[in-house]
Amino acid sequence: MTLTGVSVRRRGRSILGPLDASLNGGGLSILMGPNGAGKTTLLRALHGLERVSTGDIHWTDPKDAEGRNQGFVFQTPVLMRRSVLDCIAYPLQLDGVKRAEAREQARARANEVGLNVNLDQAVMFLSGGEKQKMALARALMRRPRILFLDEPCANLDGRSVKEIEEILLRIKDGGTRILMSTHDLGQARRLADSVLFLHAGKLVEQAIGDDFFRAPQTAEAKAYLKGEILL
Ligand SMILES: Nc1ncnc2c1ncn2[C@@H]1O[C@H](COP(=O)(O)OP(=O)(O)OP(=O)(O)O)[C@@H](O)[C@H]1O
Repeated sequence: MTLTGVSVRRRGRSILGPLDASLNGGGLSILMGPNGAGKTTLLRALHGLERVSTGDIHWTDPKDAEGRNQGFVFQTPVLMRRSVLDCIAYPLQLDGVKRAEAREQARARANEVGLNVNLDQAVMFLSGGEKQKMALARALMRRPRILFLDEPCANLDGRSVKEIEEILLRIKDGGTRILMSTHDLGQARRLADSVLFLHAGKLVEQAIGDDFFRAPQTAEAKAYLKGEILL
């Protein structure tokens, strides 16, 4: 996809852009930048959840633009008053798949993401990390061509982070395009094929992952990677 002059304005102020970016080519792109940089807003705009005030998002393959071909894992999982299994199965039920079949597939996805809990219990009893895994399993139900993740590992312990990263790499190898925000520099280094570095709503730097970490080009990115506080 290609973004041209994309900006998002809310309450009279620009919270993102205008920005130009080419996100063609496959793989896993990491969105980085301090709090309020615009990472969530950009992911939401790409997924069609945020009204774009100016500019254009052009999808190279129109199929990618369809909501049902995209998955989104929110920073705070969206919970439903259902069992864990029915919650994961929900997207397929929306598509008209029979409940039993949807639940069977949901069980497989739960297994795939390492969600080893009683799947018949209510979602609200899950721990924070388990809820994140549940949200990932649900986002994978439609086998998305593009997967957006907004800090999916923020509440997870080391073992769960590793599990999720392994899943993401597997999904990527299966051909799914992944765009993900993270504050975890180690995770960004481990996963990034490319990096989009945002600061104050602007795309400050876009680079191949290895290049970005080895030789960041901008003062902002250099400071961020050194752990300095960007104002
Ligand atoms: N609906 C809204 N109305 C007004 N301002 C908003 C709205 N949504 C987000 N913002 C503002 O837009 C800016 C970008 O927010 P965004 O959540 O995209 O940043 P982020 O990079 O994801 O930050 P974080 O790392 O804290 O998650 C912030 O200053 C935020 O306060």
